[in-house]
Formats: sequence, C-alpha cells, structure tokens
Amino acid sequence: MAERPYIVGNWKMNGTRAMLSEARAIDRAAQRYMKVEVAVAPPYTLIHAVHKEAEQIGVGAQDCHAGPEGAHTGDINAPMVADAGAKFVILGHSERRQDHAETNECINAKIESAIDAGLRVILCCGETLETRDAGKAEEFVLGQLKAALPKFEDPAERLTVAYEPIWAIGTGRTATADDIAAMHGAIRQLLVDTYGEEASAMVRILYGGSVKPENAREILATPEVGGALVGGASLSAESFLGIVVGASESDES
Ligand SMILES: O=C[C@H](O)COP(=O)(O)O
Repeated sequence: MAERPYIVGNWKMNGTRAMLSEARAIDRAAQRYMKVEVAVAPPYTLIHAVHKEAEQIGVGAQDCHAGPEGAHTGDINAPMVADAGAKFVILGHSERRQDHAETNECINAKIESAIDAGLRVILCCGETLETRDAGKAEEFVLGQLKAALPKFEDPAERLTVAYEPIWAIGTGRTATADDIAAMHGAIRQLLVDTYGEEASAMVRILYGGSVKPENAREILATPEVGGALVGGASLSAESFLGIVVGASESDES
C-alpha cells in the first residue's frame, strides 16, 4: 500500500445533529488505530459540527459547486466547504453522475475549484452492470479517469481514486477479489503511465460498494486496494469501526 490504509465514510444524504454522537465515537476509537487513516464525509449541514468534534479523523464534503460565490441558489462551493472544515471532497460519485447528470467536463471544473481551495479530492469511477457484462468495464473506468487525471499536477498531495462498481453500491453485492484486483491493477498502471512510478505510488486506490465489517479484511488485503469508501456501513460507529479494525488487521498481514 502507498501509505496507511484510508477508510472514508460517505454518509450521503443521511444525518442530523443526532449523528454527531457517532462521529464522536468514531473519532475517539480511531485514536486506537493510528495505522489507519480514518475520515468521514457528512452532509454539508454537519461538516462544521463534525470538524469541531474531530481530533483524529479527517472531515470532507461529498461534492462542491465548481464556481466562485454568486447567484446559485442552494449550491455550496469549494471555498465554502473548506471554510466549514473540510479537508477533502468526493467528486464524480456515480450518484452525482446519475442524479445530477454530471459529466466528465463538469467534474473537471469541480476538481479545479477544489484544488484551488486547497482540498484533496477523492475521485470516483465505476461501471454499470450492463457495461461489465458487455466486457467493457476496464475501458469505461479508465476512460473516466483519463478525462480527469490531467487536472492533477500534484497527484501525491491531492488525489485519491475510488473504484466503485455501480452494481455493488448499496446492493449487498461486492465484486470478487479477482475483479477488484484486476481493475485496481489497471488503474494503478494508468496512474504510473500518467504520473510516473514515484508520484503514482503515493495515490491510494479505494474500493467502494457494500463494504462491511464481514468482508472488509479480505477486500482490504486485495492487491492495490489502499482503503475503502464506505456508504451504508459508515452510518453507525460500530459497523464503521469494524471496517477500520479490518483495515488495521489487513495491514499486518
Ligand atoms: O460512497 C460510497 C459508496 O457509494 C458505497 O456505498 P455502500 O457502501 O452503501 O455500498
């Protein structure tokens, strides 16, 4: 692995202030697993409050608008999430691509604004089941990444990749270890081809899609898996910390 395993909870559209107790529990427990880098991306409404609670864990945003401040009702831009305490932003998540018709062009504009605001980026990619069944998963995923990678002049400081097969998100299905290893290997090769060995070695490739305490250890021990982007199982401290423990054990194996 490039660095410490990185376990990130994406709370998606979940959480009111009642969730702060979970954030607190995650933060306190994370102090016992210093070999694992732990972070959460709460909804915008909780970023500042989680940031104030967090001594150990990182806090990020799930998206940001690409533009400067102005007349965009309901939007939040990169400087605003950074001001709230976010240190990173998740961009290109398949739910944004689907629900908000985000294109690679739109995601690239967000990447630029995030980098300008000093944020790290977790760049998501992943194929539909239809694309996988057509034998085009790798071509599709690498195409998504090729569109965005040139935006990162300093990948070691700014970039984390998250591979999330869309058919595995929230479905209870996970890709096989062989499928994950093959896709992560292809992504690693693209990173090496784009940035060279040294810089690309610092970029972690996370896996996302129904990661749970029960399967975390095996997934995280798969070659080129540098951590996990966790949705549903990040909503309770108990299950999220089960994944953190799995990461800490897989790092020892
Ligand atoms: O960002 C997280 C992913 O979409 C995975 O979600 P999930 O763990 O609920 O499948």
